[in-house]
Amino acid sequence: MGLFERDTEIYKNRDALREDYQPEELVGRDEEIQMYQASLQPVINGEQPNNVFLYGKTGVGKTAATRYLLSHLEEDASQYDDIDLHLTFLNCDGLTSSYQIATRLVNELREETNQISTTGYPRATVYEMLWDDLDALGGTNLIVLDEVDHVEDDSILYQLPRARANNNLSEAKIGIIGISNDFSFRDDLSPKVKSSLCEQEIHFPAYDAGDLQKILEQRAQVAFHDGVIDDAVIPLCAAYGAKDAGDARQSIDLLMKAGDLAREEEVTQEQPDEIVITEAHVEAGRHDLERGRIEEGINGLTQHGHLVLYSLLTLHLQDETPIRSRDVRPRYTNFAQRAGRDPLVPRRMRDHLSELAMLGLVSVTERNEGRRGGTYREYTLDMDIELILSALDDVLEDVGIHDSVKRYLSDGESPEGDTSLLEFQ
Ligand SMILES: Nc1ncnc2c1ncn2[C@@H]1O[C@H](COP(=O)(O)OP(=O)(O)OP(=O)(O)O)[C@@H](O)[C@H]1O
Repeated sequence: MGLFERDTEIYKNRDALREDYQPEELVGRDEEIQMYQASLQPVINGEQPNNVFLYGKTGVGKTAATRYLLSHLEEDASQYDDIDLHLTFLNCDGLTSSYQIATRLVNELREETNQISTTGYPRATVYEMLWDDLDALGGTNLIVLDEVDHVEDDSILYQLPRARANNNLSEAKIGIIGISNDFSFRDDLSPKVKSSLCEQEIHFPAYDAGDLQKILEQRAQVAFHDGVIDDAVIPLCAAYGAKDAGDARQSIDLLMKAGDLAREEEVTQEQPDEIVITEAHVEAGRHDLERGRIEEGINGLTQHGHLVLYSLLTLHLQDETPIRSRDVRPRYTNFAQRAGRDPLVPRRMRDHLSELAMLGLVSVTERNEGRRGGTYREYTLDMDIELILSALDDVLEDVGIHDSVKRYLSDGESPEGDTSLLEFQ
């Protein structure tokens, strides 16, 4: 028997759970697809396409809807001799300037043997090349700029949609599809960019548990053999997905993780019984994924980020949360000094709390100080304590183990109602 043997007991097609899989139908997105399709209809009519801007949180189907509609559009456009459609997909992750986007577009449009250097030209020259290349290609050009919020200057976002209006293009028709999961990006666009780039805006809301369940059922049918999934598994993955962020990617990942854990058990058994993916696999899978996500998030923070998180964690264990930033400060200052670092000014410390909130480690509540006061924010820990502690190894070593953590570890739970000022031992 070889070291590797093909196992086919659980998965029929595991790749159907991977990110790059394109489902044949998109579930629960009828309204958005309808609007999107209407915006692309001018292409088939041989008219100038609309510029479309899609926004919504991560994992809500923006890219999947785009791939789905554009592949249909490409197929349907090929039926018409007078339509010459060119599609260009560009993910802007890692491309922060208009210059970089423009050079990448030029190279996407050119043959391998005719590529330009990505540095060294004046920006206006690269734009000229882009207009010349587009006009030489002619026809209708749809350019998808996924994760467009990575672009830090407006220039290309203004120039591309207006290229015809500004007489930079005479032959080619052009339509831009911008995709973003950063709501502030859209709000912060200058009015002139907004009016050209966002001709048609389509918002993709987060999925609820019912939507996610349908998406998972559709995927599971392709990915798994019949009868290997316990009935409770898909509703549970969907419920977790809806609770987390309404993100289809996370729910699909969780289902795959549960499948993988079940498969590992199967592989280690000599005589596999009936193989079933159970709720226990989902729970274990969620724990594994969460651990990975937390470790990744925490590893990416600076030491001050770690100190702020550790401060909040100890305050949480003392039942002091939700807590204002100014009340976290004495603990943070103490920890920073113990770690031999100069504490940051209050504003910078607050920035770290906001970053922790963005990572989903901390949740924030806006509060009102009464009729004459302003609003203020309160922070609370929003993540499994043991997971955070295990990712904070280094800082625990620098600062020492706070008494509240010692108690937590020996009791296995937070001491409720204990507000005494605990000290290090
Ligand atoms: N309505 C749906 N039906 C079937 N699968 C879906 C649906 N929505 C999303 N998915 C799947 O969920 C995963 C994430 O979707 P997608 O990449 O489109 O999200 P997104 O909104 O573009 O997220 P991001 O902003 O992070 O790029 C993909 O595997 C996609 O196929």
